[in-house]
Amino acid sequence: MGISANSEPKIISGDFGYVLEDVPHFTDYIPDLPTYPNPLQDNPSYSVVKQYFVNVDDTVAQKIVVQKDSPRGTHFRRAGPRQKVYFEPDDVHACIVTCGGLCPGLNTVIREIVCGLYYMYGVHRVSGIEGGYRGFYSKNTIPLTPKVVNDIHKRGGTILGTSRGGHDTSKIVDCIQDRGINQVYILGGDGTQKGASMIFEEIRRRGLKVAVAGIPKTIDNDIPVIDKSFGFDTAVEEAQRAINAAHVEAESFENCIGVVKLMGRYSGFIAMYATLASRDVDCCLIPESPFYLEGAGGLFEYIERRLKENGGHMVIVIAEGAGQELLAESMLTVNHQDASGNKLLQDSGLWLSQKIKDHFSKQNKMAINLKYIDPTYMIRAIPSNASDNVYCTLLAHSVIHGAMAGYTGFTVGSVNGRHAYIPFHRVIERQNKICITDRMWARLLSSTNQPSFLDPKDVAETKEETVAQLVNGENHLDVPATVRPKD
Ligand SMILES: Nc1ncnc2c1ncn2[C@@H]1O[C@H](COP(=O)(O)OP(=O)(O)OP(=O)(O)O)[C@@H](O)[C@H]1O
Ligand SMILES: O=P(O)(O)OC[C@H]1O[C@](O)(CO)[C@@H](O)[C@@H]1O
Ligand SMILES: [Mg+2]
Repeated sequence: MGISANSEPKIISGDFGYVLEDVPHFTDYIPDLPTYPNPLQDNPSYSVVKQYFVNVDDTVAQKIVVQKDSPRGTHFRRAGPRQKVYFEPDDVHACIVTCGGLCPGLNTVIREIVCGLYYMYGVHRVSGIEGGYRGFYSKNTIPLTPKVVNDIHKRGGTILGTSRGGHDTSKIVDCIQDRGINQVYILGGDGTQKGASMIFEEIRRRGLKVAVAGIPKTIDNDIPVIDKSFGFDTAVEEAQRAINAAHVEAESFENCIGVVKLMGRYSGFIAMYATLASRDVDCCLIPESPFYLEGAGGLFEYIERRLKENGGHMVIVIAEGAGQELLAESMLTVNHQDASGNKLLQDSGLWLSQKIKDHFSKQNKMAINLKYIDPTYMIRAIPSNASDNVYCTLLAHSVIHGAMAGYTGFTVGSVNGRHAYIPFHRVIERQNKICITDRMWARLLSSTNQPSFLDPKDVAETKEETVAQLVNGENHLDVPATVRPKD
């Protein structure tokens, strides 16, 4: 029997509207594979655990707010150790690669995959792929042992290096095959997970017993389905420092505006959470919420009022993707892309600062001071904080258990607090975005007192879209990739 070009989603239905969006398994395309007892059951550290292994039928619900008559809805396979594994420890040759931008916690995940494989499963061959996807075919691998990775979680960045672009599926799979690699752990954002999905499909097409597993990494928190991405909390915490500096500066000068630019290409999560956490922010601008500068209800009117009411100081947080349509109108924009094909955005923070200065200097309207802080790279180049470190450890353990159990073509993530295996297509088809008709954005508006910049008609339309999504069983407002701002 031939193997079809692309795997079909594995959807299993049960009673009362139960749906399992399952992940691929070796047994889907390789018959008669031997299994082995999980070595974890002989591990003294885990002997205290009451239930060693998760039940193979355990699944995690995507939607947990339900009513009496609601259908049971979408579920994902629960992560965790299985009684039977599909690899003998000595046969495993695992590799780890990091792709895309930096994110706090990358080194922790690398460390915990290496140590988890060593200490839980007795796997001693783990190779690091240097410099992202292109490292598969253009560089030598580095051997990773618990000794090599012992202290790396205390450092920011990734000891393996990373890159954008350079994804060549067949060259990558040739390299995996030539080196005898049979577990591939891929850390990266939406682009990386798309690349991982293509690697999985090619491996499956070639009929190889190679597990391909993704660990979602994105400082923008734009990967759907999962509760949040690792490093996000650390980034928000670090963003506080910049906001605090802007506040101190603004308070110390007359009519002073502190402007802080934070990351967030299409999703303003860092800006929103940093604003909510800080309480010193008077206005937060994100890509999901269009705004305007001039006229009644516009940003300039608000700034003027706020400076007058607030003792002559204010702080504005702007996400890098906010107001890009305004920038396009007022600047000559050239459609530049990075090596991965992501649109290179104009500097929204610099643009906004200049616009504010120009406005207030016009006809000597009001003398203002403006202090612009751009901490974008500082917040993602640091080591992860305590809670992210624990999260990274759990993600690393979950992904190892899945690969050892023969699952492949999946991304690991926490869904409503429980770790689950999510098929690649579910994390690459949409982007997670802030829903501006959601209670969280309303909380932000009420904490900053900024205008919503919204026409009541737009609010009604967005509400209708949100209701439609919630009826379809989505917890977050995930915006389909097809309606993203055009790349
Ligand atoms: N559609 C795609 N198909 C195959 N590979 C892709 C695709 N999009 C991106 N990649 C590859 O994935 C890697 C990372 O992609 P990208 O630079 O977009 O970062 P990312 O993973 O989205 O992370 P982040 O945006 O959080 O920094 C690159 O090597 C790129 O070539
Ligand atoms: O300058 P670089 O390394 O391409 O990264 C910038 C991009 O990376 C991200 O942080 C995503 O990782 C975006 O928010 C940002 O636009
Ligand atoms: Mg991306």
